[in-house]
Amino acid sequence: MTRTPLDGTGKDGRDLGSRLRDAVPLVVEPPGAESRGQTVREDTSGERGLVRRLAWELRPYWLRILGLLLLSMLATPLALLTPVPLKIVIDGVLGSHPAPPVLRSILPAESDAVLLTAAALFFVAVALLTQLLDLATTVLRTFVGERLLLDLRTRLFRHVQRLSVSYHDLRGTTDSTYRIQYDATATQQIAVDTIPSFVTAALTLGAMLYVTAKIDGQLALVALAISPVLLLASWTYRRRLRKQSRQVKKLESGAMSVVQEALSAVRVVQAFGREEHEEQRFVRRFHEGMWARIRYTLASSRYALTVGLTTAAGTAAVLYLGARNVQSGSMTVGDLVLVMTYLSQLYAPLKTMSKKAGSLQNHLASAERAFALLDEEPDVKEHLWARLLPRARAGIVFQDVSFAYDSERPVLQDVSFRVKPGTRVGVAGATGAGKTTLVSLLNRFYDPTEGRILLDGIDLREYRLADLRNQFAIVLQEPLLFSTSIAENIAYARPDASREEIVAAARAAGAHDFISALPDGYDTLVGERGTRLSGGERQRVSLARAFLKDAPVLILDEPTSSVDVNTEAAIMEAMYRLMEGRTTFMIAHRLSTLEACDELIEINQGRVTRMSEGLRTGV
Ligand SMILES: Nc1ncnc2c1ncn2[C@@H]1O[C@H](COP(=O)(O)OP(=O)(O)OP(=O)(O)O)[C@@H](O)[C@H]1O
Repeated sequence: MTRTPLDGTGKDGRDLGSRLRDAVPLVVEPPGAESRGQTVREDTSGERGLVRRLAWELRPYWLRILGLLLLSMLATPLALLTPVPLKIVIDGVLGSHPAPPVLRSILPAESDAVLLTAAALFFVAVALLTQLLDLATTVLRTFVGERLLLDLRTRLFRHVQRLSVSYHDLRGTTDSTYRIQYDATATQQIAVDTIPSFVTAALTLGAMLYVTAKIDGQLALVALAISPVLLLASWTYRRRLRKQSRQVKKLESGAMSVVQEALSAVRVVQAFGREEHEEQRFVRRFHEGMWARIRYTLASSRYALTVGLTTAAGTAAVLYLGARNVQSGSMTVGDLVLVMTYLSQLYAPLKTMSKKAGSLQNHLASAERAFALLDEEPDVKEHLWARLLPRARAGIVFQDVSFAYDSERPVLQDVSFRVKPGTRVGVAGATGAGKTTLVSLLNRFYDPTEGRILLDGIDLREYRLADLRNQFAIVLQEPLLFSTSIAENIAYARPDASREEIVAAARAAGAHDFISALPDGYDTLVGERGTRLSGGERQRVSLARAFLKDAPVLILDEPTSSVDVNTEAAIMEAMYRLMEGRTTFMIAHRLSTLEACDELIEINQGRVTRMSEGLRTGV
């Protein structure tokens, strides 16, 4: 029987459909389009844009970051004081120069022994303060950093959970996992490590330069002469390091997906004896990642070498000139030691800044990836003015619905039918005909590319997404359970359900007997994805879940295809009970499985090829 267009799906219906499509932009991208979009977004965000975004993201924590900065800044005066005892000893005790006036004013006497003791105590005091400051900074940094990381990870996880199914179809789960687990840490690093280190280093640098210039202006100038070289080096390496680090992350997340895929399908791998093959795939992917990491490390080592050699040249020049000055009597040996110590402390912040500039590129590449995930928009959107839907009567109309996962190959074409509330509809058709796709449009896992679907006379896209999805209970071919107890799995749809309600649902699904026979009963842990239960047991638990949800629309996607005949009979019996009073879509390959249904629809290659009369007239 070929399909005839239904009443009300003519020109007007299509126009309305087009208008709606204009109002709600549908994003059904070709394969790879999203990843292309992703790459474009990551590439074109630009450094300034990225830094602005970072500042925006760090806004809520500014007070805590400021506290951290202030604490870190205290390191500067302490660093300045560190070499002073050395100068006192060399010039005042070993040499014959007088002690600094400040010291003289507070010391009881000016003997060598008193001066030496004062210098030693001074040294211990500075060291103690430095250690205490270190401790306080570490504690605050850890608290701020961990808080920030948890918040960002939570936002990423919340967002990724709400992204459309098509996003996950296309990118797989590992890439998102990598971004949440690893890339998110970059923002923490930048906020609590890079920024405070930069600011403290810059301040220390300024102070050291000032003090060195006070002792000998010429030496300060010589010391500073190397900064343009350092700036040039960090500018040159900046782009290269970010590009390479971006590539490392991409390859690493790709390699991780091999591990995840192989381990989640470990039964298949072992059954087919393909461990060797999977290992080779793993080695190949990680090999690429290894070379990318080596290239990145070599580039950052070359950069570190440039920084190291430049500062060494600066130190040598100052040492040479300083020694000449001591020989000519224009400065003391103590001053030279002080200048050389300051110089190493002056170059330390310069080195820190250069090193941080390198690792900043790595962090920025990660932050870029984390933000790109946050910016990803769900294909299936919800209107701001979306309607509430407490409980649907569950009359469903498909109006000229077409759908394609990618623009090249339509999966559903011009599907139109009407279902009265409470009707049991059997959906039949060969493998790959588009049956699962058809029901996936009902709870908006995807939106139609053309046409529209009405629930109680209103387009699905007008309802609040959560309300809409609340109207459906789904029992899949492969029941998916979580690694928790049976009771929690049944209560997944209604976490507030009482134990009595859970047991009642299990009884209705014919699951109570086998659950009670288990040593821990309803508290039995089912293992990852429910692997510790048999296929039939898992299916009954998922049926119990559907009973408990008590939704007005029921979707049964070949729920008995992987169980034996006896189990099938028992499950079917429970299923008939579940169908009572609900609009039901039951998918099966064979029409005979669908005998209990009121209406039948057959799909072939995405088109309706047979349909019972009731679906033409419908609601
Ligand atoms: N996520 C997806 N991305 C791209 N194409 C898909 C996706 N899911 C299904 N398809 C394609 O859409 C077509 C219809 O698939 P669908 O799962 O709806 O068929 P089905 O009738 O339910 O098949 P079966 O009876 O084997 O479960 C198939 O050709 C399939 O390759």
